[in-house]
Amino acid sequence: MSEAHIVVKDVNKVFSTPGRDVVALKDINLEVPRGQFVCLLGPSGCGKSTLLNAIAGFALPSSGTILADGQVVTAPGPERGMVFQEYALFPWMTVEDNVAFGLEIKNQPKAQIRATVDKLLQMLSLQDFRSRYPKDLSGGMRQRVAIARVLALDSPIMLMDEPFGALDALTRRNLQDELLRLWAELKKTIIFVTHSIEEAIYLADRIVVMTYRPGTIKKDIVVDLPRLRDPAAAEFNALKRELGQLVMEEQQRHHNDELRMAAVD
Ligand SMILES: Nc1ncnc2c1ncn2[C@@H]1O[C@H](COP(=O)(O)OP(=O)(O)OP(=O)(O)O)[C@@H](O)[C@H]1O
Repeated sequence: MSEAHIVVKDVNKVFSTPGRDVVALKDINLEVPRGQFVCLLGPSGCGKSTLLNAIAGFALPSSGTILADGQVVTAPGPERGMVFQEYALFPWMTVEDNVAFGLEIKNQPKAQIRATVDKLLQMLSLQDFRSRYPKDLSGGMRQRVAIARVLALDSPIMLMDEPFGALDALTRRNLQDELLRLWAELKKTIIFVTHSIEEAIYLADRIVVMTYRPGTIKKDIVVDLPRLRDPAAAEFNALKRELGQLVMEEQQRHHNDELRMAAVD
């Protein structure tokens, strides 16, 4: 199918706060083809989460349109699964009940739920943890459960908001590899928010760099390095330098803005 899987057209988002309006997104236009892995990259406050939440349907734009799977986004929908940084698991449910939850509210037959849950626990190496509660799991394991829970819904689009931001480096790399494997196998369209340049280069087909206030698209870069990518490779590092420069300019604007605000107070 040639039609883009996600279309963001002329999107603006303004938050009205006492004293001033914050233009979180300004004139955002983005088309994401089916199966593409896109990272939204930028420093804190440049509108990455705002854009992701708009695509998810949690907080709609002030103006403009978003289409997912050809449908205008007006609310969250089953074709868009969301994974948050905070694992968003139900603490009173075991791992397997957390994964089964979305299927149970869809009223699927018990045997079918069981088969899907078994497959996902296997896929994410969670079989031995099925009866545990979230509090008894490491951060990495909890995030695996969160991913399994979203995969259970079989959404063709996965929206991920800094899902590995709270993990240590080794666990993070493991989960990045796992995610790349799942993405290749299940052919999902992924929009992944991060402020880590290395993470964006390691994962993405395409990196969309955003500016700080107003949030606009500063640069849209195709990453055509072969996977699995080697962060020590010269091409990886050349791209890292280029992106570093772009992100640093926005970080500086953020910093200057904070200084200005502090002076006003
Ligand atoms: N509910 C809100 N009310 C007022 N301003 C908001 C609200 N949500 C976000 N903002 C502002 O909108 C801008 C974009 O925020 P957003 O959280 O999307 O940025 P981000 O790039 O995801 O940053 P982070 O990585 O810190 O989450 C910021 O300047 C933020 O302060």
